[in-house]
Amino acid sequence: MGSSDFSWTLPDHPKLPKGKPVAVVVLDGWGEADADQYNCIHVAETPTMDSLKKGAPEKWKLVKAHGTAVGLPSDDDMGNSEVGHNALGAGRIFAQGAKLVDTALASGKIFEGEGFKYIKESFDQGTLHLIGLLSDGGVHSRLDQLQLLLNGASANGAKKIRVHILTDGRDVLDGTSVGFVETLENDLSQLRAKGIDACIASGGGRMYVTMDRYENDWDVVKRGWDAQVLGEAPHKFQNAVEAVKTLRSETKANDQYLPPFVIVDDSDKAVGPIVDGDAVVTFNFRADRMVMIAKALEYEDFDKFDRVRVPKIRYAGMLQYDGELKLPSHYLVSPPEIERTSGEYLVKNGIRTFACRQFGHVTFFWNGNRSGYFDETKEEYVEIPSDSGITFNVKPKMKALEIAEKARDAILSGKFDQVRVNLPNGDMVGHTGDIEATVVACKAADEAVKMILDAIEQVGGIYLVTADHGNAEDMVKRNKSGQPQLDKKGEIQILTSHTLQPVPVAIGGPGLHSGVRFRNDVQTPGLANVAATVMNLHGFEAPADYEPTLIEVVDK
Ligand SMILES: O=C(O)[C@@H](CO)OP(=O)(O)O
Ligand SMILES: [Mn+2]
Ligand SMILES: [Mn+2]
Repeated sequence: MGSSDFSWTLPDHPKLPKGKPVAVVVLDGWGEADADQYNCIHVAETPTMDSLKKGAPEKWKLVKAHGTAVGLPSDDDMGNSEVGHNALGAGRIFAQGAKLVDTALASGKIFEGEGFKYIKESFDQGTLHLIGLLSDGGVHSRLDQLQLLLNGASANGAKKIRVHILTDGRDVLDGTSVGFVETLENDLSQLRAKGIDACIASGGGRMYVTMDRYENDWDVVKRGWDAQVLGEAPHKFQNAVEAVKTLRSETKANDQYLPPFVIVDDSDKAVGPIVDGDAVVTFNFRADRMVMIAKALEYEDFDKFDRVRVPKIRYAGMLQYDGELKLPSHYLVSPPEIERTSGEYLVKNGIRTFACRQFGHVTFFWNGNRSGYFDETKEEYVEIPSDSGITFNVKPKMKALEIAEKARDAILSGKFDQVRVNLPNGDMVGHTGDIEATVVACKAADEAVKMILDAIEQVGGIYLVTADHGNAEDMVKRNKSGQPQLDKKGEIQILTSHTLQPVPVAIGGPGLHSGVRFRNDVQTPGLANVAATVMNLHGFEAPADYEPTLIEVVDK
């Protein structure tokens, strides 16, 4: 778009009025799937969401929330919070990190870029450390990308490589960590055969080591720092496959929560602490769970935990993880440039916005991976801290009620035009694989929606309820014909990950113009169509390059 024809001013919608408060509710991990015992949303009592569904097809419809509809490489890629909220907030489909990294690796351009040149300066004297999530989940990272990075780095002069693995079990089945470590070990032994000193140096489960987010629990990052940088951990092994197998059976931890370990040599010395002169790459492309480790690795002034020793390193992220903080300052692949998001437009057009978050999904992701406000005089972001130190199945209601109360109060205050929330229960509890707890979680989310819709009813407002991707609606791995797939022991395999299912969008409320209904002429509607829809509900037309609105106004 040329700068001359660009304007922040949104045209008035020809038919829809301004001034109605709009609640935008995003249910996390809430897809639509056939009803059976593994569909926790179906099993749970969810009268509010059930009643919205009765509004189909005019006020309730399904939209795509995975794959190419949200900028992922293929339609085999499940959706996730980052790409889902990016699309919801940006109103356009951007090629996402996963795809940008694929392209840069396929063309080899990644090895010619500034970020790689920067870390390459350490290859002569120092070790290259690669830290990230080891799986093929495709939400935060991908094994095949790590493999290409390993090969490319060694072809470009890296002589000593240490991989610090984080085991998954959240985007992939629990227990698959063993196989991924075996595959990586095999790759590394091939590098060793070529004379490159390459091995795994440390590890731990993603939810317990390193990959915390939104500054929820710095201890998680500290456990990673101790193992990766200092070479210290409560568990020591000479071999990573053995480490993962032993820790799984002896501590009963699953892949997500494996305790930290370091790999040691014959004299019990850690094989890969990070020291002065080394290079470090965090190879996850997804932002939220890399921001905290990036701060620890990059910031000179850092007071979140005692780093004990701060090595002078060259550090690059796979991507830049925070566009506002420009963090990290070096990166291998440029992130998608998600600009002119709906949040920024609406604020510039006078829409006073309240966002309540337990995680930064409806702020950071919504605004295109940008922390902070657009205009502090018109926006208020409230944070409800999450429970830390427990898995979410222990308290499946999480903070749904508190979030709903904050949203309700914001709606009733009359101070805001848009009140935006994310209700994480279906997703966060769904990831634990605990079916009973997930049913409780879905009920709690439904009750929270009711509280918000009741407030909208009171003030004569409008609501739009949707979700960012599926999870709780399907908790079992299925075969091609859709039946639960049994493992070798004849048992069902619990699905802890997101799904490929579509998600609902529902609109309503007393303030909704009586002629508004969902169009049926939008080709393959997806999450990116929601932003234009919300702009319409505020009485504006969306910018021309936004994905089309889902609604039309008929004369009644
Ligand atoms: O927890 C996370 O990091 C991902 C799964 O890897 O879930 P979501 O995309 O819902 O945040
Ligand atoms: Mn999510
Ligand atoms: Mn999730």
